[in-house]
Amino acid sequence: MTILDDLRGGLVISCQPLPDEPDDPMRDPYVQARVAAAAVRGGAVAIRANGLADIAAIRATVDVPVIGLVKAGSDGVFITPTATHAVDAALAGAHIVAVDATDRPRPDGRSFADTVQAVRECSRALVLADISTEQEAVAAVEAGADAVATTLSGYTPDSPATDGPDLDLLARLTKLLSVPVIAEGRYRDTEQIGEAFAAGAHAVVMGNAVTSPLWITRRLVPATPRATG
Ligand SMILES: CC(=O)N[C@H](C=O)[C@@H](O)[C@H](O)[C@H](O)COP(=O)(O)O
Repeated sequence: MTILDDLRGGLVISCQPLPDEPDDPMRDPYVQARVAAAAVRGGAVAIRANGLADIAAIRATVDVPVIGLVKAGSDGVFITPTATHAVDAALAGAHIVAVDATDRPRPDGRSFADTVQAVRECSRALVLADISTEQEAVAAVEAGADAVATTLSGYTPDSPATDGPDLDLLARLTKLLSVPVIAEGRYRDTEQIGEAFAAGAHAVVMGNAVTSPLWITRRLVPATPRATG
């Protein structure tokens, strides 16, 4: 049994302010912790969170597993890009550390395998590999990832930039891999959640469609006369 068993068959809610919006009013660890608490009350089996302060605040507030990451930079590898970021996320209280495991160069010059090792040496946290292709997923498992997520499909040059989630990659990975595969990236509704589980997902992560009033409002406003007139 690992903490990943707590996620099986459930919905994970990603509580993060918009990365490209420094003035997102939701950018506050207290606010994110309240959003996380509401998500857990609604049935979320785990919370995904970005940044050491948010990870710590959410960990202190909810009693479900916390998947922690540290976003740094915006080009290339930006989700927990270095071993130091990964260790920091684990020490801030993440039960599972989400780390970019794409095949792009990492800013600290270390490999994904090294990063996994660094987390193992400092904590009991598990490592979730955020990938964008089948090849990256296979390599991540060989390098020691405890689970894989489709998080970065659509955000790298080697993956399709679709509006919706990459269910095709998900289905291929669930057949191929021996570790849990988590569906993440542009899941918006119950139909897509059902499709992900039908494709063998261990859990589904939803973010902006649940936790970002800024993102949700911006999607709705264009349908109003005020916006089009
Ligand atoms: C690519 C990238 O940076 N993904 C990040 C991963 O942590 C978040 O910004 C995602 O938006 C979130 O986890 C899932 O949100 P949605 O369900 O809206 O795709």
